[in-house]
This record gives sequence, C-alpha cells and structure tokens, in this order.
Amino acid sequence: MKYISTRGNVNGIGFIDTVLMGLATDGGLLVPEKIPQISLEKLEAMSRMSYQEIAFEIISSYVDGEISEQDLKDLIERSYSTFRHTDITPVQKVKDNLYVLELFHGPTFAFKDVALQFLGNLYSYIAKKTGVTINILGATSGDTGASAIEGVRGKEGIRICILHPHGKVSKVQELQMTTVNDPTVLNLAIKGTFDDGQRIIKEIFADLEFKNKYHLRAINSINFARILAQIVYYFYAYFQVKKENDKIEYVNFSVPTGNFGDIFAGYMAKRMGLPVGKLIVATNENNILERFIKDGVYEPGEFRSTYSPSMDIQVASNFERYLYYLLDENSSEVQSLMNQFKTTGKIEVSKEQLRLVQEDFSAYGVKNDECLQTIRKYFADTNYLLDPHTSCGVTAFEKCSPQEDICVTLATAHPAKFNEAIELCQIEQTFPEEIQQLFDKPQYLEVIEADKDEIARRLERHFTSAEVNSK
Ligand SMILES: N[C@@H](CCOP(=O)(O)O)C(=O)O
Repeated sequence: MKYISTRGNVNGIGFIDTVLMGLATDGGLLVPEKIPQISLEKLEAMSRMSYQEIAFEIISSYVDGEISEQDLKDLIERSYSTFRHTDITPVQKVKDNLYVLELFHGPTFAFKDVALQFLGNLYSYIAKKTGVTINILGATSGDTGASAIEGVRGKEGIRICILHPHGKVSKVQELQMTTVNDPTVLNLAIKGTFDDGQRIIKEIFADLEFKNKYHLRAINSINFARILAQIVYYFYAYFQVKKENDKIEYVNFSVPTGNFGDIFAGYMAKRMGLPVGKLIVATNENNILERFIKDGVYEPGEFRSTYSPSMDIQVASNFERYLYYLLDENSSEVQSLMNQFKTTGKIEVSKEQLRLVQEDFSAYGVKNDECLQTIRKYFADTNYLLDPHTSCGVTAFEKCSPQEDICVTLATAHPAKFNEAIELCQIEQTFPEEIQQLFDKPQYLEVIEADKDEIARRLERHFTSAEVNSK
C-alpha cells in the first residue's frame, strides 16, 4: 500500500512516511493509491468481531505490514483501553429508525479521541523507533485540541502546540486544553477564527525548511491516520444495527460536519464495500458544505458563532480528498481547482459531477434555534440528551433520511462539553467528575495575534525548549 498526494507531486510513500508528512509537501492531502476492498465474506466475519478486532482488520489493510501484527495489536489495545465503555463506541436506539453512535466515551468526551488516542500512541511508537523528537502543531475549533493533547501528554519525545480561536470555544473545551500544566504543551489562543488558525498552520507546514528543521507533525485530519481510525466505527455501527435489523440492505449515516474528516471516513468505508446508503452532511449556520452538496458551488460565506462551535468552520480541509475522488483521481484537475479556489475563493462543479455528489450525499444546515429545539424535543420525547453537534446531526436525519431507512447519527460529543447550550434549553445535567474538576484548575495559555510570523517565532521557542519528556 502506497500513498499519493491529491495534487500529484508526492507518490509512492509508505504508511509511516504518510503519517509523518501530514500535509503533503506539494500542499495536497495524502490518500492511498488504492482503496482496500472488503469482501462480503470478510464483512460477515467482521460482524462477529470486537471493536478492537475490527480496528485491526481495517487499519492493517492500510498499514500493509509496515508495523508488525503484534505491535499494531498492542497499539490498538492501548489506544482503546482508555475508553470508559467496553464497546468503545456503543450504538443506542433512540427511536424506530434512528440509532445514535456514541463516540464520546474517550478521555476528552469527543469523537476525536477515537483517532487521537491511536495517533498519539502511533507517534510515540515512531518516536521510540527513530529516536527523533516529534513536534506536533495543530489547530482546533474546540475538540481536536484537548483530544490531541490528551493523546500525547507525558509521552516520551513529543511536544505539542495547539492553536484555538480565542473566546470561540466552549468553556469546558477551553478548560480541557488549557488546564494541562506541562512544559511540553503550548496553547495559543489566536485573535481570529478557526479558519485563520487552520490557514496559518497549513502555511507553516508548507514552509518545508521550517517543517523539516523542527520535525513538525500534524494531528488534524489532514493526517490520513485520523481518517483511517475513524473508518472503523462506521463498520462497527453498521454491524450493531444489522444485528437488530437483519433484513436491511444498507444504513444511512448523519454526520455533524465541520472539517469534512469524519464524513469523509464514512465515504471511505462506503468505497471499501460497507453497505452505506446516504451520507448526510449536517452543518450548522456555517453551511459551505450544505451549499456545495445542494448547488455544486463551494464558496465560504460569512463566519457565524453558533451553539455547535466545533463546526464553526468555513473551509473544510478534507473537501480536497473528496474532490480527488469526485474528479476520478485526476490530480492535475484537483491542482487546478485548488489554485482556482486560492485566487477566486470559489469552486464550481459540473451538473454531472453534482449528480455524482448527490448520489452519495445529502445535506442540511441547521439554524441555531432549530439546534436547541431538537435538543429539547428529544429530551422530552426520549429522555436522550443530545449535545448541540449531535442535535445538528439528528435534525439533518429528520430532514434528509427517508422514513423507511435506518439512519445512524454520529454523537460526536458529550453534552457536558456544551453546558451553555444545554442550560439555554433549561435542562439540568450532572457533569462527569473528569469535567467538574476542571473548573478549579489554573489555566495555561497565551493570547496571540493570528499572524503567521509571530506564531512561527513562538513555535521556534517551544520546539527548541529543553523540555521534553524522557523515560
Ligand atoms: N472540529 C475540529 C476542527 C479541526 O478538525 P480536524 O478534524 O481536522 O482536527 C475541532 O473540534 O477542533
């Protein structure tokens, strides 16, 4: 299994180099040369496996022997031993045709833990094997940051810096990131939006001299390992639902979407042979992806702060990976559309391409009020408390999934992370102990201009500090 860039100028690299490269050196995103196919017999066998066993089957088909079988099994075991639920990502039936895939049982109560516990352990494994320090740079709209820090903190030979938009994440999200008192962890609160942070880190990664000098590594979903670990739970969820509904031929998935990584993992699962019907893109009022799926025009709108801050994103990183497949793996066309996006701020696909988009996806952009209404309605009717992101997913399920289909909505975070929104719904909730205790801790963060050069200077200091954990 080799990996290539969506823009065509990186070819034939292996899995570990793909993880280390993160953003491709030509500015594109790395994808496998061929998507592994899962046969019907294999699917049947996998339906009886545990989460960890399914993870091994999927991940090993992409790692292709670069990590020994035993080491990979150990990495997977270690990564999911931190989860509070024995099923790792349990599936709950909420009503007749709606299941919720609970992805928030990891250490930071968000779906990001599923991939970042794994990626943290993988980085640690690589750091030990190569003896080279790993300096991680990431941007977050709220959930990735805490989860990435939790995935690597205390691990030998790793430093991390996370950029978050100052004042634009929930209080619990901010506390989760900034109460970590560890000299290898740096939190920069930028005066800007998540899109500013994501653009700046991509510019820094594109400066190859800087990237190589400081061994910069990515933890965002630009890193293919993130997508890979997220493919697993689509398989797991399908098998759980199929057990209860043996006649179904496919399942729809409704996915709260910001950076397009989570739903892109679902698209990969479908391409691998999982019987997925529609992939429903649930956005909030930052609805670039909804507009693209409905009209074929990809063009950022005005930034809005919403009750689902993790999805307050205009430019979705993984859109480029999808574009690559939509354009029939034609990297020069991807390159030219991405250039066009850079100069005009807009991409428009043909009618035939839009038809293909709509074969796989439907979309709904949830208004702020609707998000709260759905939380109230489901709590009153089913006693199930949705977080605001999952509420967008459930609202989109109601709008887009036909009554006769079964749909799994991805529950991407625990409601306790977004108590501001839950309080507006006049619903009382008890905080899990791990979240409650954050309120008494001091915070460690630096507020900084959203300026690439200033941030790069701060990174140089952090990534050359003597502080790095050792055995
Ligand atoms: N929604 C994310 C934004 C970053 O996305 P990623 O999947 O590329 O890490 C967040 O909560 O930080």
